[in-house]
Amino acid sequence: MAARSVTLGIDLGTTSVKAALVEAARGDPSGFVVLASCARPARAETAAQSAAAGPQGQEQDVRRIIQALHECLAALPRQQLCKVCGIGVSGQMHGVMFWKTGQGCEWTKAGAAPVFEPRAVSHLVTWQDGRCGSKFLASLPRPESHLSVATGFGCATIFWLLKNSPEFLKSYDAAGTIHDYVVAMLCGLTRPLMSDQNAASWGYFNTRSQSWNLEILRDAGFPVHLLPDVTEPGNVAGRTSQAWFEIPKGTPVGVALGDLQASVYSCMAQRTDAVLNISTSVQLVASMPSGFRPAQTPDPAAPVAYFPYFDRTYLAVAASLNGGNVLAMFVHMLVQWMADLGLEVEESTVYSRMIQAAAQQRDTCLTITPTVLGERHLPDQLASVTSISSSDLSLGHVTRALCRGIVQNLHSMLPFQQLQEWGVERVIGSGSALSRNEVLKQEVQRAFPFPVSYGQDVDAAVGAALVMLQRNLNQQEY
Ligand SMILES: Nc1ncnc2c1ncn2[C@@H]1O[C@H](COP(=O)(O)OP(=O)(O)O)[C@@H](O)[C@H]1O
Ligand SMILES: O=C(CO)[C@@H](O)[C@H](O)[C@H](O)[C@H](O)COP(=O)(O)O
Repeated sequence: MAARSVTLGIDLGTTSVKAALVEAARGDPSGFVVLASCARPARAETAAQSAAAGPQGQEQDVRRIIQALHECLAALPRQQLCKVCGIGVSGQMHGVMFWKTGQGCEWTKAGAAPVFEPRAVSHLVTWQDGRCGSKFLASLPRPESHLSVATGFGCATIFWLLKNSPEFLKSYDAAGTIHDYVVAMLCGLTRPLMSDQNAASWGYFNTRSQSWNLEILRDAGFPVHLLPDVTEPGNVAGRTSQAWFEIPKGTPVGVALGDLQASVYSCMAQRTDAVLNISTSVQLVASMPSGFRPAQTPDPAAPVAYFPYFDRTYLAVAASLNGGNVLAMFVHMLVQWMADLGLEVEESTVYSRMIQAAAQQRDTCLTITPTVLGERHLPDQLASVTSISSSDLSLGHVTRALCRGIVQNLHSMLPFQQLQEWGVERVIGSGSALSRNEVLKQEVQRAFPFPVSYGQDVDAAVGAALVMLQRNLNQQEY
């Protein structure tokens, strides 16, 4: 019986793909153990397919994401993979990709392992995409939803493609997030299925009625046939149509979750916990009481949004677009400057040296507002550096100021005292940009009026596995 209690969780993040094998453990206080986990960089950034997207376009090559996924699976212990009895998938929300029904992938072999390879697919247009400017967004119909629509949201991107690249859209008849695509390919679904968590992240979805704003969208000429069917998170989307690595054919696969909700699921033990996730982006999250319903009018100026969680409950979320990606940009800039100066240095070396330097530099007067990508509620506010004095120019000063700026920016979106008013007593830190950065941890601890503890390194993958373990297989005897 114990042989059937392992679930696989996958998280398709913006920077890396993670996978975790989780087993029920009645003896453990958490009720589960992580048997093995793995993360691989996706390195999937690529030029936009439509030239009209300009430099604001942010796209990823789906083939590289799937390659990283397969590298993760290949690194997991085979004797555990063959025990997997459920697969949970989560990933970067808001983004959209397209494929041709029946031609989205081809099953083949990588060595001895059965794998699927993307075929008739588009790039993934990610949540970081900035092609929908304020003027374009203002031209879109008003959604009948409590969530407003921002650039990088699936429906906004589809509207943009409809206007700027209608021929491109005609080449495909199915769409979803990258994680919806993976679920559809694993199960051989003819129509993609989406959880309300991801549907809400596309815009034009009403979480109360659990339906797309079909009338509004149709009236605006939107290709509504591209909208996936929607089901509750925690439901099974289908079963694997082929053996995948050592995972048997016929294994249940859950409908894909948002990485935000999957991270929270992995570590929020009590309603009085808040979760601070720092990966490519940053989210500060608190759970709302079970009867809570958000106001039905979208407010584009609000820095806190209410995202659907499980069982019709909501999470209050301050989702900043500027997190680990800002540190990554800084590292990339330094590496590029060094190259321009004729010196070669590895990015990983720069990360460890700058974190070390900032750890020695306990304080700084240098102030960095790190909003390089703007924020959804303030799209035109870019980054700035102030209080520059000649004594604060070292790598340590700049790195500390960057880390502090990321945390302060979040505080400006959701003042930490507000969390106290909601009854929060503890903050759980998650995400690898946080777990790998001692200085960011120090700045978090310094800014929050609560104790901060830390979850797993591959949180969303563990959360996705746990949802399958606890919500789907809980009827089973282990
Ligand atoms: N060697 C490193 N040391 C510390 N932080 C790193 C290192 N490499 C990457 N990072 C940080 O991790 C972030 C990506 O985290 P990750 O969890 O992989 O993101 P995602 O879940 O969005 O794919 C980067 O944006 C960067 O800030
Ligand atoms: O933007 C929001 C919510 O609005 C984020 O919470 C959401 O999780 C998105 O998926 C992220 O922006 C991408 O996640 P990650 O790759 O940074 O982990």
